[in-house]
Amino acid sequence: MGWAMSAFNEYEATKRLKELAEKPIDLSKEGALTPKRLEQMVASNLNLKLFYGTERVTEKVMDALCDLAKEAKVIDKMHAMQNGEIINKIEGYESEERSVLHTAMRDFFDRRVEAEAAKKASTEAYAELEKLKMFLDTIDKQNFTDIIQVGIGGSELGPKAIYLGLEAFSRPNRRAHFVSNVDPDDAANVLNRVDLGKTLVVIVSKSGSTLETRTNEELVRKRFLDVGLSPQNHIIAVTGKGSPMDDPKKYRASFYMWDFVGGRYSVTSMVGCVTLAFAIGMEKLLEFLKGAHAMDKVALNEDPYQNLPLLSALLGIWNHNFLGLPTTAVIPYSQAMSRFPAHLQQCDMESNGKRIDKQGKLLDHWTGPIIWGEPGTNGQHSFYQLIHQGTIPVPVEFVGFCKSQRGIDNEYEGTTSQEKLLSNLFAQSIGLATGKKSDNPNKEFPGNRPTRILMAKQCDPYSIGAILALYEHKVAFQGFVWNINSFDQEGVQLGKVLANKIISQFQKMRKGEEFEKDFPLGAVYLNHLKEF
Ligand SMILES: O=P(O)(O)OC[C@H]1O[C@](O)(CO)[C@@H](O)[C@@H]1O
Repeated sequence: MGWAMSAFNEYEATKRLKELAEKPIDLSKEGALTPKRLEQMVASNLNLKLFYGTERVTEKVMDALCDLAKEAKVIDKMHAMQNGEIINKIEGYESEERSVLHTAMRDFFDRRVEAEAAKKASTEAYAELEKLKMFLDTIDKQNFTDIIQVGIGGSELGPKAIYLGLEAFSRPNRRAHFVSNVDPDDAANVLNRVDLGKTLVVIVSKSGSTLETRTNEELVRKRFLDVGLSPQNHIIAVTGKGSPMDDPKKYRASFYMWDFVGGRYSVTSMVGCVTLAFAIGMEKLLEFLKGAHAMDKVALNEDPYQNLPLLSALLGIWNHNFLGLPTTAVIPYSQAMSRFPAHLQQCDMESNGKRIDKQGKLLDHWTGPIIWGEPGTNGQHSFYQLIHQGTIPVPVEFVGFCKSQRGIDNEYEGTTSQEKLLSNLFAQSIGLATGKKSDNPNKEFPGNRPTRILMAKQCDPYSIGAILALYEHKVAFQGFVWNINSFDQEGVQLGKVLANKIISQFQKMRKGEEFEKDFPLGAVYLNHLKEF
């Protein structure tokens, strides 16, 4: 691997942005943040509004960012992705060589992508959805009340984030639970709170070989047997065609996904749909898929101001690559969206946590930011001290909803809870921009800390589908600009290989056999275990 000037650093727009970043706007200066500026810097799609006047951008910066998108041909690359071209690859090196077609999992409402690969994928996805409808019709005739999804990474994070986001829309007496960690207490806690006789279990693993999921499946199967129930009547599978889990006789039903849908992009495939449909019903699941599909079409819009995923991606690149801010906080002012930042950690960091470009060259610039976040207002009582007065400015992507989901509220001291929630959201964004001068350095707020606010009317199936897809495409657009492969995850392999070495040592240690020489580093820890 040799060093060479990356495509990103060769763009004319990059050179202009570097110059502009030498003297960026200071939002804390008197008169910098005005109502006029806030009014002008609003973009909207699908009844979502993105307020970006509290970002440290000027018209010149925005123009250069739009030119960067053009130079990087990001819309052509988005078309290529949605058409099913083989974009998951590293030229000149062994790599996955796959298409990336999570958009096909929801492309059956209106415009269908005509390209053969995409059309075939959406046809197959629709067939799985039809199969799911029929399966749930049989389930509805029995008294199942709970579903446990067993899976990890993309087989849990996204499905759980969206389930919690839409739990308010659940059918009566329908609950979902999630088991992911190989920590046996994770499964035990869930198994202890359901009536197994009324519980379905969906084992989700695209590869069908993930150790945590295989281990948890066996633990769950044993639990059903221990209470005299047949696992066959309760356990269903979601896996890749031909995976080790593709064994329909082992399961009550099997649903499929394909290698062209990455785990972290698989919420709208059967990976998320089985549990979501069980909990909220097919009608609301289809609303969720419609929202995602609508955003897929928005993502093809050439004009960044009419393309919220692209606009978000460009603002993030400005903060990260040009203002030099290493992390990004995603803070939903919605308790229902409490696990959405965790999903985005995988979606963004497993996609763009890369150090080489698509030609295998080491990069001379930053790629994916560190993503983190918790709901507001809770974060205000936790990490906002650092966000306001710390030494590392943190760009914040706020997500807010005008209305609560359940409509249960109370007027206290002249405002409702929802109004108090929104007041805090808007105040934080303004305060982080303007700051507050003080003669007492301990009470001074530097301000000039970039944020933006994505607003929707309500955290409902359609809006959440649109927001999910917005972030999927934001990640993809950033990868397109950086010329990296956002769709494989070689970085997770080394840990698995070393863990398997130590697992083998555990096996020998249990049998009283010599194990130190196999992996001396691991042996040190194992030998210390005996001393506890
Ligand atoms: O669905 P599977 O194949 O069990 O994989 C689970 C997760 O493990 C990874 O392969 C590696 O973390 C993720 O990309 C994936 O979402």
